[in-house]
Amino acid sequence: MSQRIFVTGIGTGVGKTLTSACIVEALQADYWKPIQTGLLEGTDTDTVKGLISNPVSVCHPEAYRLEAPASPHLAARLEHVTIDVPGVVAQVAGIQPSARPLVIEGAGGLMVPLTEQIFTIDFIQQLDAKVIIVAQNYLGSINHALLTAQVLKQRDIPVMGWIFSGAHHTNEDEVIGWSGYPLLGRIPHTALVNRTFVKEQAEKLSLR
Ligand SMILES: Nc1ncnc2c1ncn2[C@@H]1O[C@H](COP(=O)(O)OP(=O)(O)OP(=O)(O)O)[C@@H](O)[C@H]1O
Ligand SMILES: C[C@H](N)[C@H](N)CCCCCC(=O)O
Ligand SMILES: [Mg+2]
Repeated sequence: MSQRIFVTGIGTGVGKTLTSACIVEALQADYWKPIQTGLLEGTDTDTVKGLISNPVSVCHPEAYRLEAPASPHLAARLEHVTIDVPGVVAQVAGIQPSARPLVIEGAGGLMVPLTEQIFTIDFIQQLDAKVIIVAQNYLGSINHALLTAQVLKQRDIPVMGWIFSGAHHTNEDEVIGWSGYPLLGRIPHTALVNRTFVKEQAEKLSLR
């Protein structure tokens, strides 16, 4: 089985999609956002497609596309849909026949429910994926980052490390120190999110 990397965040809107594009570019990986909510905001898959330059990466279609800009279980409930998590897990084998790694992006953070019973963290375990955590610095982010790390440790889920998104801040050293997970890189704030930026940032990540 080629490598599966699940990109989670300490919350929503912390830069997982831009970071995923940089990881995809760095590893010449494929990309999959299995459950997309908030379709009117545009999809993460289209964003990643527009940001990568290498010709080999494949962005796979979502398993669920839900309109409400909400947690997947709530968006699904509004559309009278039940997300079939074992079905989504089974799909991954079908979409990963290549030798390229697969970067899988979640919606929001680890404790986001996918159904009334299943959280994102349960899904990660079923996928047998390694995790990269995207963090951003804001007042309260140490707590969100260390809660994220704690839950991953309790479940014994392999974690590759942290990628920090936005301007550098001393909070990062606290998060790295307390969690014990390594720093894989930083994606600085930019006025222009484009292919050139993603290519430049991809070269600076330490993912191997
Ligand atoms: N380094 C950056 N510089 C400038 N803008 C950024 C940067 N990182 C993220 N953004 C912007 O911040 C917003 C939120 O980021 P993003 O969509 O990557 O969050 P996310 O963690 O993927 O959220 P979701 O849980 O919805 O998937 C986007 O408009 C994105 O373009
Ligand atoms: C629509 C939005 N952009 C995200 N895709 C969904 C994030 C769900 C977060 C749920 C929560 O933690 O309250
Ligand atoms: Mg995203």
